[in-house]
Amino acid sequence: MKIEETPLDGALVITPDRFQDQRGFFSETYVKKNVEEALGGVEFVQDNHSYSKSAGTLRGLHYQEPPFDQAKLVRCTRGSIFDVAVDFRQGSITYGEWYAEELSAENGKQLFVPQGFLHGFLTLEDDTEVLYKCSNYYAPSHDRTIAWDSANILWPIEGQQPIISEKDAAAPAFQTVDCPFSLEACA
Ligand SMILES: Cc1cn([C@H]2C[C@H](O)[C@@H](COP(=O)(O)OP(=O)(O)O[C@H]3O[C@@H](C)C(=O)[C@@H](O)[C@H]3O)O2)c(=O)[nH]c1=O
Repeated sequence: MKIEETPLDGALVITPDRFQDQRGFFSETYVKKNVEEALGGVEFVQDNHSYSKSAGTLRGLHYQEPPFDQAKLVRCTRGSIFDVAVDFRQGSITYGEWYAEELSAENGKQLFVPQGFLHGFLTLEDDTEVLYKCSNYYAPSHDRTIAWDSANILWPIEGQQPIISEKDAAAPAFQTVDCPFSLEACA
């Protein structure tokens, strides 16, 4: 397993080993004792699975307000995505900056999105499935979205409009939202 830092403090790219043989491969996708130190002792309580029919589907940018804020460990098991984390921790030197990693069924990479970050992804292929672990339960009353095109992210969509949900289409711009996270509270 490889654990790599990103320019955003706490956000990590994890690449589990794959054991290939004539049948295919075997991979341990999450082993708590191997990653818990790197992930700051986070405890996951919910696993999510989403399927997107079409390439060019964009989900995000999402977060839950405290006390239901979530860290996420994201991977793609079919197709591929451009997966994005945005630092939304007031007081962080990388506040407002984003990092993207291509996650695919083929590369098996995972992106760890810490508490205090926004998360979103764009599907790069039809029939894409994404699985992710969350460190807090879904709390609809605290679920928030920020406009995908308001955080200077260079989405690889070449001027096309992505397919998004009604909720995401009505999202406020990054600059207009009061940040509920502080660096200290997320440490
Ligand atoms: C996120 C979530 C949604 N739902 C329901 C609410 C709604 O009826 C339906 C679809 O929800 P959404 O439109 O919010 O799904 P989606 O746009 O896929 O939301 C997800 O996007 C990615 C980027 C994330 O980071 C996730 O945390 C989550 O916010 O599923 C749950 O029951 N539990 C959950 O944990």
